[in-house]
Amino acid sequence: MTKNSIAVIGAGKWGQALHFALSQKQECLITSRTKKDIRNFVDLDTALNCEYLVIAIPAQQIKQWLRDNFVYKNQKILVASKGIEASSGQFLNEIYEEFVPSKNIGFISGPSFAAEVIKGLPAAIVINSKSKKLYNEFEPFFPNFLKVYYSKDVIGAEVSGAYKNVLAIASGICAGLNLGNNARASLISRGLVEMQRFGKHFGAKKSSFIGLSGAGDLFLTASSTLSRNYRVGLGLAQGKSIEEILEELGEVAEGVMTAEAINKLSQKHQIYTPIAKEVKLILDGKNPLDSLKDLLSSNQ
Ligand SMILES: NC(=O)C1=CN([C@@H]2O[C@H](COP(=O)(O)OP(=O)(O)OC[C@H]3O[C@@H](n4cnc5c(N)ncnc54)[C@H](O)[C@@H]3O)[C@@H](O)[C@H]2O)C=CC1
Ligand SMILES: O=C(CO)COP(=O)(O)O
Repeated sequence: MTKNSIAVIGAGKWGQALHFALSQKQECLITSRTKKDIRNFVDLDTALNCEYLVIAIPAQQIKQWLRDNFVYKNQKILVASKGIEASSGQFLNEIYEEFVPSKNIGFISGPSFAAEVIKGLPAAIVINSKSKKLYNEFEPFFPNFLKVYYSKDVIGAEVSGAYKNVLAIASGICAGLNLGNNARASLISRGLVEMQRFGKHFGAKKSSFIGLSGAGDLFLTASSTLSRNYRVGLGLAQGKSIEEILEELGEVAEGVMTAEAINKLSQKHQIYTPIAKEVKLILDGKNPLDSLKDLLSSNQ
């Protein structure tokens, strides 16, 4: 293993933005399934030899990717994905912990559109890890335009990052249906309560939901067309099928599969999650206007 070296795995939008950010102070390698014309692009074996890895592949693919490709050599890992595995309902920290000890795993959270990070625009993010030492080791790699906070609430960050994508879909639907600013603000703030309730069940701290990881990322994603998930919502409001929307998008929208994961977990653990439930029903074909009326009417 090459000491003090860092690599990004996954060269999609977020992987490339993180590679740009992490290349400001030192050399940062990058790799992905298909070769790309990016500075310091290397093969997977070279990347896996780095002491520090930032992994930015979609949540639904991570378990299989780890099984097929990952070789643990005491690397320290930052997970950049935001989602919950739909097939199992497993959180990403549970999946990673099958391959890497928890002291060597951290999660990036907070409001951070790749399109802005890659322009060097300022943002504040959080590294969430059971180990403060891991944060202390990763933090100096980040450029001055990113302020990096520490939290040990891994599950709080994970639930926030994943749940806000589902709420961004709901918010996009609300906006696409022209239901007004009041309705959308109501939906977002009830969504914040809903994701906090869900997270609490799994041991998340309340403070994570009112900080950068929760409210910060939710307000960002649920109010901007830069968000893929929000754009999925706009498409659903126009009556497009989810297949058509994802085809047009050409990038991952984690909220789609995460809505399924949340519904599975809510049913199993008897958690009240009405917005995630309606998003899943819309994805399965329910009329979006009926759904939003059901959600926002006083009979609910
Ligand atoms: N784009 C953004 O602004 C942000 C994205 N994220 C999260 O980062 C993750 C990745 O998102 P993006 O890079 O934006 O998506 P993207 O759709 O732009 O790229 C996904 C990347 O994953 C790779 N990939 C897909 N399946 C794979 C597999 N089976 N094995 C290996 N690699 C595979 C693709 O080749 C591609 O390079 C998602 O979980 C997303 O929620 C988090 C913060 C910001
Ligand atoms: O997580 C994000 C910003 O923090 C990106 O959101 P989208 O995946 O909806 O584009």
